[in-house]
Amino acid sequence: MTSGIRPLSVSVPSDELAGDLQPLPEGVELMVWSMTEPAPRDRIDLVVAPYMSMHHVLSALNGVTTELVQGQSIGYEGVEDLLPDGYVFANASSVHETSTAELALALTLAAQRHIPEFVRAQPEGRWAPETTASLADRRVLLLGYGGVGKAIAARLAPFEVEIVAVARTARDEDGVRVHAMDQLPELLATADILIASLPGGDATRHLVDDAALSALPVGALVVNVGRGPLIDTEALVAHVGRGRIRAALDVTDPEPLPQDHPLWTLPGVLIAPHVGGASSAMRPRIARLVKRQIERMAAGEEPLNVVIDKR
Ligand SMILES: O=CC(=O)O
Repeated sequence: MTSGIRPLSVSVPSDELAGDLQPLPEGVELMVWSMTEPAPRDRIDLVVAPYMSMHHVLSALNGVTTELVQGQSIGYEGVEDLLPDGYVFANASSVHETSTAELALALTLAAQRHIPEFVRAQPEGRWAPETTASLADRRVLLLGYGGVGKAIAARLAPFEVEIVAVARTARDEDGVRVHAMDQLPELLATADILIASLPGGDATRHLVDDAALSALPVGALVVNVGRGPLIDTEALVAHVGRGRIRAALDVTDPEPLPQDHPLWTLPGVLIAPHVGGASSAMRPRIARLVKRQIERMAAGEEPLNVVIDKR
């Protein structure tokens, strides 16, 4: 970018992100605003919202003139209703796909190869060999084939698995057969591993319900890196409790999972506290996205990743 660009004011929610954005082009004024206190200005051209808790702070925008509100997650459930009229919101879909796919693989491998059991045996010095499940030669069903689903498929490929996917639109993509949603019951019946990466919201709520879980073969593994409500938690607890299936979850319903929730202690359940996107790759990637948005806004171009436009 050359100097002499349109002056822009930009707010970010932390000093760390402000540091990652340096150096900024001349004419860009950067301020730190966590959105939990009153706005430092009545005009901030680009507001970067905090990670994961943005819906708690959207009312802070009222009265602030802004061209773009940049979220830091892929998911933006609740934002549509809470974003005041006149505002434009972009998500960070390109930022989290790789990290979320990494965690999906980590959870899948850990659960298949019984890593949690070995971790539990270690402090006792207990040498307890056992034959574990595998990833090789298993049939993996990807529920959702968006950015995260595709990143999971790409990472699964070298493990010599059979990959099929199910999504809103049937298609062949990157050598993967993507089936339409009405095929889900049939596909579940032959899936050794189900990996869900769909977004939340009414359209996907309890897509994996008691009937879907009943369709899975005995011993199947259910992995969820999308949103907790995709799965009917009560039904999942019942099926895992009977030892029919196992689960590895980065997202749960409710979230955070209460300390006395049965999922914590059920054998065959591995839980991560919704950290799929939260790796060391995140902040530099958010900074790259914000820089691109600044360049586009300075050049008078439409921002990237706009998912809600209330202009
Ligand atoms: O859950 C994390 C995200 O939506 O990016």
